[in-house]
Amino acid sequence: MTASGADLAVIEGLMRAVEDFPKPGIRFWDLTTVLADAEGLAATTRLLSAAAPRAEVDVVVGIEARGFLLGAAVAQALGLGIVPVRKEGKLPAVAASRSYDLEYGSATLELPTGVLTPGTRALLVDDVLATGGTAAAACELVEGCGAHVAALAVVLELPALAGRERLGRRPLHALLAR
Ligand SMILES: O=P(O)(O)OC[C@H]1O[C@H](OP(=O)(O)OP(=O)(O)O)[C@H](O)[C@@H]1O
Ligand SMILES: Nc1ncnc2[nH]cnc12
Repeated sequence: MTASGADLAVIEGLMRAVEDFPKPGIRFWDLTTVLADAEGLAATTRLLSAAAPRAEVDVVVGIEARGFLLGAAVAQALGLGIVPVRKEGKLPAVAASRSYDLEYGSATLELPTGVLTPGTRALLVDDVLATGGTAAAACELVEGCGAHVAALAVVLELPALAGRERLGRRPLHALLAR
């Protein structure tokens, strides 16, 4: 088995599905058991970081809330800083907002002022890509201030929900699909 194959096996062995959360009919993929495990966090960080050769990315953007945990680990591994894209009402200084729908509701994301400048190359990090509403909104916020989405890295893609199609030509790196 390759090193990355071994890392994937660690992640697959630790993640779990929870039925009917947060609503009936939703199979929720829970990565808390991956992140709570030292090997699980290390394997996830290695594989997500591989989505971005250092020379092609200037900053990591983490999407609230699970993308904060993963994004900070990836930023540290790549020697970069991290910018949080937050849910509505959490940031003291907001550059722009975007509302969107996701698998089990709707929400608004906000980008802080003064942290992304035109031309900055960003690696966006989150745990799950489902409908792609969250990721598309985050990409639009980043691009709205002139920065560039170098890639989006997620642990898990749910292909049945076609989130990849919402991203257009932006590069997506998904470690696993379910
Ligand atoms: O592709 P989508 O259909 O948009 O769904 C994916 C998003 O849903 C989850 O976040 P959630 O909004 O539940 O927020 P949380 O991380 O704050 O719990 C997940 O962490 C992604 O950000
Ligand atoms: N089924 C799911 N599991 C985990 N996170 C999600 N975000 C949106 N849909 C999800």
